[in-house]
Amino acid sequence: MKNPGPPGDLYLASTSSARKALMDGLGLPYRTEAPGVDEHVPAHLSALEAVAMLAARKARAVQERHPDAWVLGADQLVEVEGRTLGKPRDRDAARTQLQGLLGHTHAIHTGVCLVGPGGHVAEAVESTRLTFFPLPAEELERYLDTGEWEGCAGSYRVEGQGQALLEKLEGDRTNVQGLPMLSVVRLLRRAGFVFFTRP
Ligand SMILES: Nc1nc2c(ncn2[C@H]2C[C@H](O)[C@@H](COP(=O)(O)OP(=O)(O)OP(=O)(O)O)O2)c(=O)[nH]1
Repeated sequence: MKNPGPPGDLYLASTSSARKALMDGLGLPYRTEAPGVDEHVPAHLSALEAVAMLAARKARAVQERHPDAWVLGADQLVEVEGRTLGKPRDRDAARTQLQGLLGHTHAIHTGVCLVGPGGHVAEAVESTRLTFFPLPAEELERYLDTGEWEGCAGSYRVEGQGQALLEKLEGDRTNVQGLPMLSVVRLLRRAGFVFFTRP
């Protein structure tokens, strides 16, 4: 039987275990490859523009190595009171990030870009708003002890113990984990991908 869906392999241009876990849930055959791009963007860009630019940069970098393939790239930033946060470099940076989030509402913006053969380009940026409880310092230290801050923009895992930080969440929960799956499915379906082909 002809392999359903558009010709060409599907790549996730990411080193993120969270993104891989989300893509695994879709059941589509795909490969992962590190994008290996410079993640600096012009300082005047908004968070929404920055994640859109970086998602496209990551997707195109992998597509250059595999011109006949489909490539999905993603990038995420946290925005709180006009400041943007990426992944903390260490525990102290994670503490500082979380101190700015506790008792406040912030937005997680994730850009996704699907590129394919013949110049196909489709993009989306999704935002999820989260409100955290105000917590005492010793509880923050206990959360830092979980180590969930490592590798996460904003220093928390919404699907882990970090859900106990959450007073309110508005929008796509998977968007917080690293991929807005409602948008990802929409981009893939519009590109002709076929689902449920592997029991
Ligand atoms: N498991 C989990 N991961 C999260 C959560 N919030 C953020 N993250 C992760 C997903 C991404 O790996 C990372 C966002 O940083 P980036 O967009 O720069 O991606 P990263 O450099 O990790 O991977 P990539 O550029 O795709 O190779 O934070 C969460 O609530 N749960």
